[in-house]
Amino acid sequence: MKHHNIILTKTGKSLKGTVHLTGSKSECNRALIIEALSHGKVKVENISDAADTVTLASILRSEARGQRLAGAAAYDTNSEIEIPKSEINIGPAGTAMRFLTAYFTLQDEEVILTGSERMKQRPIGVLVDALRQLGAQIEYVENDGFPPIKLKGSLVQLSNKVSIKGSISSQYITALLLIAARLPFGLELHIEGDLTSRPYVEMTLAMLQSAGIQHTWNGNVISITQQDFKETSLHVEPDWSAASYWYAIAALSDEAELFLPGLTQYSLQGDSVITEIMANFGITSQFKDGGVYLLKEPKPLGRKIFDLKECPDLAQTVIVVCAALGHEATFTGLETLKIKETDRIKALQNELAKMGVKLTEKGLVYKLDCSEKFIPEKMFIHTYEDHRMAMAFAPLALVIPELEIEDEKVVEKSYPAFWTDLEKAGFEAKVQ
Ligand SMILES: O=C(O)C1=C[C@@H](OP(=O)(O)O)[C@@H](O)[C@H](O)C1
Ligand SMILES: C=C(OP(=O)(O)O)C(=O)O
Repeated sequence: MKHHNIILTKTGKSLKGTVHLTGSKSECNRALIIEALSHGKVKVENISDAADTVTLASILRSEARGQRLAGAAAYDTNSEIEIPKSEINIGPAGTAMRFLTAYFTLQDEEVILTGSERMKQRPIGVLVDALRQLGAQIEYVENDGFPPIKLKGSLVQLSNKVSIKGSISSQYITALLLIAARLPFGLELHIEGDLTSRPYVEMTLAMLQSAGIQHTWNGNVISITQQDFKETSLHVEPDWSAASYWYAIAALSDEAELFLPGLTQYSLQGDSVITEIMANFGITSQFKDGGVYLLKEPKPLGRKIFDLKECPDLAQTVIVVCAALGHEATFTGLETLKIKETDRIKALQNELAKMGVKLTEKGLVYKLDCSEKFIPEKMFIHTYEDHRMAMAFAPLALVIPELEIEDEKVVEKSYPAFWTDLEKAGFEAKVQ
């Protein structure tokens, strides 16, 4: 398929306006699984138009209507390929892949879950092993430990105790917690070792609680007994990871006054920590009028050490801002970046090199070296089928006269209106 690129330019470095962000993909994807498991008792409000969420909703809601979607139809509506009715293709959606793996162990049918080529390289063995400990029957269709997988459904519970490694992805833990109350004997989840992306687990438990499901969390053990969901609505907040690109834009502008409606100070989303991170780059966040105002104030640059273990999706945003400002910061907590939509470490290294910036890796510590940094007249950004590569590098249009970003559609995964929102804020985004 031919890609169209975006040529992004911006004259002047002053920004003013209101940006209405779509709903959080993380909150929505949890809410949709909860809705499906509650048999409609729980409703989702402010559903996101992120492609990952649209895909998940179409799979779950067609399930609820008893209409199994043909696999590719769920992801690629133009596909004319004959696909067995029992194969579901979730494209590049990591959370959808992991959450559906757990979800289908409870359904009375056999399905094959597959995804994009990259999805077939993103590990799922830790979750499959945990589900097998519970009694699920799951087989690998191609490579052990990776999608596609065949789920035999109708789990007969053998045990309620499961041990799971916490350092690879918190999505495995969320997937198990989401189905826990529907297991006949509940779940006692023992998290082994370090827990990565902890706020996402807290988000899961908070949303389950809003849907009537109680839990206990003592030390490294989370327990949920068999329980019923209550009738309620889950309201989804706008996406804080999407907001991070506006913070980055404000940080690279001379003057900025932006309003992001719907965002709250005490968010379930760990990425709301962007307010604290960007305070180091002169951005003040003021919560009022039902949203957040971003104000740019001239201030010396702050902190030089960032641990991003709890907010891995902010890594590209923050690293690109530091590179653009020549702020030679040190980063930790980036271990999981290599297994996301692309190897985000390599992708960052390749693209930052085009402006003379190095991201060096020493053990678990990453350092930016800006000693040979320069600002090119033109720069082409490869996006590696990763939405966050496109959105994290886009703010560079404020410092680089002509920025070309590969594949305009890549942003659809989480933020389809990204380019039109940039245009509304005074950027020119030409499709090439
Ligand atoms: O649970 C979630 O909604 C997510 C958890 C995080 O993944 P990891 O736990 O794999 O870091 C994050 O990177 C991803 O975008 C969304
Ligand atoms: C890692 C991400 O998503 P997922 O794992 O759901 O594909 C992301 O949105 O940055």
